[in-house]
Amino acid sequence: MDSVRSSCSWVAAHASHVSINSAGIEKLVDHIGGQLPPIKWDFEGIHYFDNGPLTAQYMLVLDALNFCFWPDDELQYDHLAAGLAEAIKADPTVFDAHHLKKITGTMLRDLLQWPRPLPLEDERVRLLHEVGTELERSFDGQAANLVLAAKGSAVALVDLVTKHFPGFRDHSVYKGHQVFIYKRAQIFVADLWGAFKGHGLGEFKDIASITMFADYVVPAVLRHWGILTCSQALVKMLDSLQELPSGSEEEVELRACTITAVERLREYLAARTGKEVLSVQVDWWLWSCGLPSAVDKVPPYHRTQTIYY
Ligand SMILES: Nc1nc2c(c(CN[C@H]3C=C[C@H](O)[C@@H]3O)cn2[C@@H]2O[C@H](COP(=O)(O)O)[C@@H](O)[C@H]2O)c(=O)[nH]1
Repeated sequence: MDSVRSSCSWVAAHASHVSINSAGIEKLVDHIGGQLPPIKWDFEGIHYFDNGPLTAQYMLVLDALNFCFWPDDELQYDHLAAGLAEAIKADPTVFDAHHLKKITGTMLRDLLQWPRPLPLEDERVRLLHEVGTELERSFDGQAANLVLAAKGSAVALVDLVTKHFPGFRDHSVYKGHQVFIYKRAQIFVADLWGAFKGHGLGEFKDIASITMFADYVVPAVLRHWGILTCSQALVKMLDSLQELPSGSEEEVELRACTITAVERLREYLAARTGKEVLSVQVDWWLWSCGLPSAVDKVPPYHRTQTIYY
């Protein structure tokens, strides 16, 4: 994920609206006593797991749809993860490639038992068609074959996912430079690693390579801790829930600075503990701090309509 780290660090160095503060990083690490609180994958108990290939199929569908919940006040990631889990438990063939190719908006809504159209529903459907079509064309219909083709490398799997499925090519052009973020491709690897506890289909020798997953929750948590500071104009936009256009300087800076800040936080934690710290572990803990149930109330997250996160 060198391209993610280096392009995001370039944005952080040239940013006009967002900055990263080391004092905030130190304050947060002091607050947690220098140790990252451990967060287990599926601490919420909502995901599907059967220790086999069907789990990989579920994860690919989940992360193909893991974006933009906020336009519906009540919809959250949990509804997606739990709804898809119930659907696959009820019918293990539901995410077979040939079914994905034919899914409609109404069918998806029914699967999730969601009473109204989903945000960006037509895009969600298009992305599922893309997953079904390409799984059939290149992987005998099986997400597990895609995972096996990466031969235990997280970097190779992100590469394969972004090469085969255009919907996962999360990038922007910022001040003339291409910036790679790959949120859903990386979270797919992390979800496998977390679910299979680093074994079998979740064994990745280079799991340390992946970065955090630049969504809309973690930037708000970093703002809360004073790790990210935004210009007055941007704070006004964020706090008044004004939409940030996808690909705008402000949006790219928020995401790229979040990735770079988490890298610095990870390095600082590793130096303090003398142990390796993974970006995915930092991500999961920060993400759990941004949930509505968390103790600290974080500022509003940025509102961007996008298929990437
Ligand atoms: N950085 C980061 N972002 C994450 C996740 C996850 C879930 N990962 C699972 C992995 C382990 C745990 O057991 C989690 O269940 C979702 N999101 C993002 O959050 C947003 C949804 O927010 P809200 O509208 O409030 O539900 C949306 O952008 C979504 O893409 C994560 O881990 N890291």
